Amino acid sequence: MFTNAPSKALNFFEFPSLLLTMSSGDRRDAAAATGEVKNGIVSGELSQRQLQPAGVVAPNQNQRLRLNPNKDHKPESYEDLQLDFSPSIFSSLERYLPPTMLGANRDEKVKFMREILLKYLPQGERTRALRHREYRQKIISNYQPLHRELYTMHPANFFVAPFLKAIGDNTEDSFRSIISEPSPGVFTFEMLQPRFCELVLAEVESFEKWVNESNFRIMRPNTMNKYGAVLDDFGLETMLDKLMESFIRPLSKVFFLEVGGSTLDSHHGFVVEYGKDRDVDLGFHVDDSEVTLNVCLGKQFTGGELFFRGTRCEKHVNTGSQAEEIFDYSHVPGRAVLHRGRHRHGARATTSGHRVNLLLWCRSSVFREMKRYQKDFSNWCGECFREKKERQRLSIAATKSELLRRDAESTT
Ligand SMILES: O=C(O)CCC(=O)C(=O)O
Ligand SMILES: [Fe+2]
Repeated sequence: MFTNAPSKALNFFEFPSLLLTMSSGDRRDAAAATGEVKNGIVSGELSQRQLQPAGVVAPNQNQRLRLNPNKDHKPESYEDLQLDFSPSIFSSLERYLPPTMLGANRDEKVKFMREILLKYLPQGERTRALRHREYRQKIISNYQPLHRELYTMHPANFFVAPFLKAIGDNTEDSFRSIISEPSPGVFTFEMLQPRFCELVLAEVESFEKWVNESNFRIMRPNTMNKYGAVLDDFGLETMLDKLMESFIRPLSKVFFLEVGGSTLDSHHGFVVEYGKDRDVDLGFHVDDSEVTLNVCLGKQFTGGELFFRGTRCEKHVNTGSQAEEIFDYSHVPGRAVLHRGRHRHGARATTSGHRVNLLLWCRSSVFREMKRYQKDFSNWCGECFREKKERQRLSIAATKSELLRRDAESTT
């Protein structure tokens, strides 16, 4: 059993101390650590690190952040910049800037804040973060997008009408009216318009053509796919963040509350590709996510079914499956599957044609932090649940036999 992880986890940083000072909506990449990658397997646990206390001094500048935010200051938007931390972290941190910095131009503020943020990362990760930033910048400044309309969220152009209506109504009933749950914890629904799927396919093809022509070496989406591309790396991060916040988080709040569904705050967005000259199948694994959105974009193919085998915590990840946990799903273009990241799954061989799927691994830094202090995950791990039920059964049986024994004693 593998944990499928980003091939190089450069943009997701462990950042617990800052996490305590930020509003929940802003706890993004900073705290979504992905664990250590060893031979393609991720340890999954956030490691404890010594972090500097709040009030750090930025390198070469003797200016301290304010202890309390300036609530009257309206922060700038950093959404249009390709940064190694989420734009909203910059907007959030801006209120803590020393008064002399508040009037500085945006570039100066970004530089100041980046230096502070980078101080929270250990040296190895800092170097990797810088390299990833350079990598992204190289792509963004050289790759000319084919369909610019994909790079900002246009719900009416992206999604099918029933999906939009259900999200707009924002009730469990409205969600259930468009969603089916063919197996516990696996939700499927019509989501993307065919034209949107075509545009994304064309954009990915155009990006790959540019990669080949320019001999650019790209990072693959994760440790298990040799093909595919990270959408966040070539400019789609902001759009995908909106997708998570406005469309996936409302659903996850209802269906995956117990794994941080209401606090999803960072994502890893990519496409996987299967078929001739591409990946064939995908081994049994869990995702490095709390909630995974997997939507088929096309094209024409046979095979490629997803197989599910129940949700497990780290301790139980290799335990057997119960009959009711075994489920196969056949992809249909435009149709989404939503499941917990810890729901064990894999993809069967795509036997003909070309299959491309869009994946959005959604993470909750709050959930990851809380998980460190818990041992019993019976509210979402099938095996913890089974063990708990068994303990209860044994305890009831023991109580019953004790009562019977006392009863027998009193009647003799
Ligand atoms: O090929 C698929 O549909 C599954 C992809 C997947 O599970 C993943 O990338 O984590
Ligand atoms: Fe997966």
